[in-house]
Amino acid sequence: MRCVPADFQCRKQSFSNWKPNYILAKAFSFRLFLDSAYRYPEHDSKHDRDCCTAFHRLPTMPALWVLILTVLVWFTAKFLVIGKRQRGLPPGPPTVPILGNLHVFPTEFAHFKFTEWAKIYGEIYSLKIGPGTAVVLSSMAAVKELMERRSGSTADRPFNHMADAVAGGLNMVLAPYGEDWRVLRKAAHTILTPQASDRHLPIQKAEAYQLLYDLLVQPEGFYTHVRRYSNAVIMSVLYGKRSPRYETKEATAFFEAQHLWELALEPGAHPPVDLLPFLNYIPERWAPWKQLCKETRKRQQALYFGLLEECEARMARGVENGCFMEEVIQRQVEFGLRRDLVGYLGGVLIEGGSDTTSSFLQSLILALFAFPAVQEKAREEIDRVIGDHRMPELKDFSNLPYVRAILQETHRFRPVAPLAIPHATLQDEEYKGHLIPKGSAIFVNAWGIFHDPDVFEDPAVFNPDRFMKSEHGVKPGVDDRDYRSNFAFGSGRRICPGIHLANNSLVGTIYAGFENASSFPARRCSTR
Ligand code: HEM
Repeated sequence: MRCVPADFQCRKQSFSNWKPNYILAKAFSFRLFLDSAYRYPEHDSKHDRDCCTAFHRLPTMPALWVLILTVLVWFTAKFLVIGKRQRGLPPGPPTVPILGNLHVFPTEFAHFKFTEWAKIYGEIYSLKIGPGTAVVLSSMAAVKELMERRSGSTADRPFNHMADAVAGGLNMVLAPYGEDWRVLRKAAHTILTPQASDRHLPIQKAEAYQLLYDLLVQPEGFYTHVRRYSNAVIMSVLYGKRSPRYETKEATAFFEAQHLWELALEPGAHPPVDLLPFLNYIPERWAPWKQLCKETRKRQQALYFGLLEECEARMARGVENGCFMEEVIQRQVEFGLRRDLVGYLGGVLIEGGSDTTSSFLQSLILALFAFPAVQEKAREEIDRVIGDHRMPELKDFSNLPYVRAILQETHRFRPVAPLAIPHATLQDEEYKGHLIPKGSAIFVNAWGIFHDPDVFEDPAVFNPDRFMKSEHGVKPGVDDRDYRSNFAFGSGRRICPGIHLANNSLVGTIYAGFENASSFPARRCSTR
């Protein structure tokens, strides 16, 4: 007899009196079928007989129907539970099976929707993203308790497939709370202390003067001038290499890589690989998101490691310039950094320091334009305290309370990161009777907190005077013990390590805004 799998013989025999339990038996004994078909090429009639006898020994039809139904019900129940809000979770918008709240999850300006939901569901609510859970905090009390007091268990970041495909966990901002993150963070802290940051003030001052000049000469280009400024500061501080123009080679390479990085991280712009991991098996030529990740990774690495190599070569020639990265390279062993981590540390600090500072300054300029009375009052204060015979210095800052209030109000009015960067929980947590399961993403709704009308008078108005009246700008009678002035820089163990450098940069340029905001053409300005 030709080699025909024994089960096939059985199937042929039973086709005439076909029974559904035969198919089920095949489904359950699929492995057996493969074994019998391929492990034993020669099948004799004895094997056929054995097989058929075994087949007839299977449970009778009613029992199998019960089994089928039970299995189907079990699978359906398991499947439909995906996306459902489990008992004990904080409340939230109604869910649909499988997706949870994914279908209503905002893909842009998420902070507006999150704040709308906060008005309905309160200071803590949950969103179901398929099987995963996200929790949104919209009060300082919740932030203080969960992000600060329990920072040890809320210091993780949610896994993001796209980020992982681009940076493989080496990007400190998005890295999980593990050993690589720890050594990166320690190195960043050591080199970004207030004293170390102050050493770089002359760079910030010189770049601020160029910014002033650029704004005077070409006010309509304020967007690129401000971006150049923040990039030039961070590049000089990190690598001792400034960006004199927006089109400088490294600045252009950074802005292009950053654009791709933003596209890669854009929520909802790519198939949900985190939710449906099998999408990962689609070959690259049919998966544009994979091509995007590859290109972003290539460009980031070319820039980060190119700059690192230049720095190393300069040090080898004995021509150090005192930049941050030289210190990192010298103390690499002490910090416990591998070379790939050194390269990524520099890159992440360019990312962290460039667009955050420039977004803040763009908001400041637009706010000064939209609220000219504020600008006038600030100019009056500067003229009174400094006069018109010299440029303002950082040391003047303590004598300029209204200018200081403007910085605080800009953080409140248009926070650079209105939802911060999501954290994730490392263990189950409980808050006011609500369960926050291990692995949940936690969004701090900074926008909602800063725009809460119960806390801030007319929150949609740019009014620095509120910070002249109370330390945190809150309405009279509001308990502000849970507030802190660096809240716009995040919270807990992941709080921004670049605060001091950032503050020096912002103070250095704030004067530029007063000098120039009145000359910007109105049509270019929007405060949204
Ligand atoms: C106006 C300026 C800036 C603002 C408003 C800002 C804001 C933030 C915020 C909200 C976070 C997330 C914190 C959290 O997860 O709770 C963050 C993280 C971070 N920032 Fe900044 N930042 C600024 C400037 C800078 C600068 C100048 C640098 C670098 C020199 C920097 C480097 C970083 C890094 C590396 C992280 C990730 C920290 C971690 O995950 O451990 N930032 N920043």
